[in-house]
Amino acid sequence: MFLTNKLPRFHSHFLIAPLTSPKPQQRFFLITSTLLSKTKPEPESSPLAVPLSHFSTPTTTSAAVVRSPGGQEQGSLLLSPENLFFPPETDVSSIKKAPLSARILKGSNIVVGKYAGGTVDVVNADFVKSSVTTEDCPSDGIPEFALVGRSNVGKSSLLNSLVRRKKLALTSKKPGKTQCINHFRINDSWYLVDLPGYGYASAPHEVRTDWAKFTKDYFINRPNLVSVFLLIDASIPAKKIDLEYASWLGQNQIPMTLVFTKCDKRKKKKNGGKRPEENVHDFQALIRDFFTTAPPWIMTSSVTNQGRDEILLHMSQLRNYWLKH
Ligand SMILES: Nc1nc2c(ncn2[C@@H]2O[C@H](COP(=O)(O)OP(=O)(O)OP(=O)(O)O)[C@@H](O)[C@H]2O)c(=O)[nH]1
Ligand SMILES: [Mg+2]
Repeated sequence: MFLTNKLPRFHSHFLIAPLTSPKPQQRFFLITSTLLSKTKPEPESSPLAVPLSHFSTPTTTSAAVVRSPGGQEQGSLLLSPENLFFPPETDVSSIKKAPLSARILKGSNIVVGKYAGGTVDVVNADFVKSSVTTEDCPSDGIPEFALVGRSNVGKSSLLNSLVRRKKLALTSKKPGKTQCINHFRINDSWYLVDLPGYGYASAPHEVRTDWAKFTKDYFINRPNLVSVFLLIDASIPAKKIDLEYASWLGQNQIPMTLVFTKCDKRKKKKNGGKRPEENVHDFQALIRDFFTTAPPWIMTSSVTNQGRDEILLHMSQLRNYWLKH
């Protein structure tokens, strides 16, 4: 099947009509389908059972309640079926009729579908190369996921948490540590990509402009990019630049998962500071109008490894679907 055929399902949560920039999607998917027919690797093995501890199940017939790792309910994150993310080929109507039947990844709105499984965990991870242009990136066509977000949001730390290595990707308290497109091969079959951060206020104007050009070119012209993971700091209120990025990805129909980072920073700050789940809730409200249906989102911490297994399972279902089509 051509990728263009699966677009309406895979991208169903994105805006239908772009508001501003020209829509590059046509080109993106034409390139994708051409390359796919040449280089598409074999799908991973059929789904395996995944430990139940990764899931929450809806506790009422009308809404799912997201639970914190400690088990207490986070009342502000009530999820109605309309706010859930259904992976491609999920029987949405049966879940809407019987929400209790849905398996939802903990701390997220992501329903587990039939493509979840295979080799979910990271068995090996190797740094492959740093690239400065999209053309320089590895050309073997295996599926990849890109981590993007503001400088210092925790992209490199999340990558290290996912691969269970402390220093595979270099991290720093100072923003601007990662400067290239860094490819890490996972289990010899897919890539995690660490990108430079945006919104680094002290960077010179031309560096900031170059960043936008360089990464946006990568998003649009990378045929094996399965999904962008847009990282948002859940310990602070929503930032305009993050909302703009979410909107840009939506307008350009680039598949996106929102990853809320630093959810371990739970102390309520003075002067009206909010808890992570309140910031997550507020962010959802602010982006609601950018999308026709809810994009997937997940709460994480690279300190406690909250969300690690759940992200890997989510990636497995996106990857397995991508490989099959
Ligand atoms: N408390 C807490 N701190 C975190 C978390 N993730 C990252 N940090 C800290 O945030 C800082 C920035 O982390 P990085 O992973 O280097 O951030 P980055 O997004 O890769 O930054 P750039 O490469 O500069 O764009 C470091 O001091 C990390 O220790 C988290 O989940 N919780
Ligand atoms: Mg980094």
